[in-house]
Amino acid sequence: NTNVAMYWGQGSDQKPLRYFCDEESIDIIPIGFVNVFPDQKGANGYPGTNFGNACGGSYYKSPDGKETRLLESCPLIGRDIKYCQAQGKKILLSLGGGSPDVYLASDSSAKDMADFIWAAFGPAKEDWEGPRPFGDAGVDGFDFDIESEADKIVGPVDFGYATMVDRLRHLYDQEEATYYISASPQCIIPDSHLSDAISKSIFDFIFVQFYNTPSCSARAGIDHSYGAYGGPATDISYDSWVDHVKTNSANKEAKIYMGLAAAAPATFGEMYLSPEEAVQLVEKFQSKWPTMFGGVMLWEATFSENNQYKGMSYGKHIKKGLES
Ligand SMILES: CNC(=N)NC(=O)NC
Repeated sequence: NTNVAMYWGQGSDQKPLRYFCDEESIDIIPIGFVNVFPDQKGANGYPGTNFGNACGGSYYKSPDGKETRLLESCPLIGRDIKYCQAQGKKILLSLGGGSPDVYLASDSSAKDMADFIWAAFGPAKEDWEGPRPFGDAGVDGFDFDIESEADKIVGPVDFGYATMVDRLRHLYDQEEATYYISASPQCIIPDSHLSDAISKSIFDFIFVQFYNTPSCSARAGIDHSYGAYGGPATDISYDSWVDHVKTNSANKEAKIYMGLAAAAPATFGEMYLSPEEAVQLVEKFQSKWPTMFGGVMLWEATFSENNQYKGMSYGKHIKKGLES
């Protein structure tokens, strides 16, 4: 319960993934993002990806010649995934990330998307003839960072994600190796996009974003007037998330991570916590919920790297605090 999960892939002028895998203070790296879902405009039935400066080049063309928004080949990311896994780190591919092109139109498209991302990004299989953007590198699982939905959506904003997670679990069950599924909800309960899936399907990790909504933020855990706007005292909603997982989730042992911004520019207002403030909150909840506390999630690798303090990155300070 001392893991640091740090997102990578959307940093401005970011260093390659392998740079962060030399950091022993990072245990799990969700890579962002699959930012286009198959039913969206211009997707032509395929998921689409964006990894910032880490992958450019051509988009995959479907067998019937249609352009998709799926980056066809990201060999450096593939190389670095293998490097990271050799250092014992888990690499997850993150879906969504606040993109406006995220929406599942039907249960069958939810299942089809699960099948596709598994075949394209999971363990390499002999009989797969479709795209393998990371080559023969296979991710250790998928992260559901669903924060938005397409404007054309007609159904509920949480539709399809439980189906997709169940389908991934079905595929995982056929493997010897262990694969993971995480969710990255906002701190308000219930999370509009993910609580349905969390209640019905098995997630291993819940990376709660305690840096987007003032009233349930980590800052409110330090200053109980933050986000109150004249109303009742505020607080970080970590305890409520423990209760929510214990009473409303399909996996009552899911590990709950304290999601923090890794630098002030990674968030807004007073949301950013200094390393000292962050460690103070970590120690409180790590000792209060020793079996549920999974560690800290940080948004985002480049922000952490650029936030050097007393000779160490923010992420390193957090890792030391987790181990103290
Ligand atoms: C602006 N979007 C985000 N900050 N997203 C996340 O922090 N995802 C984990």
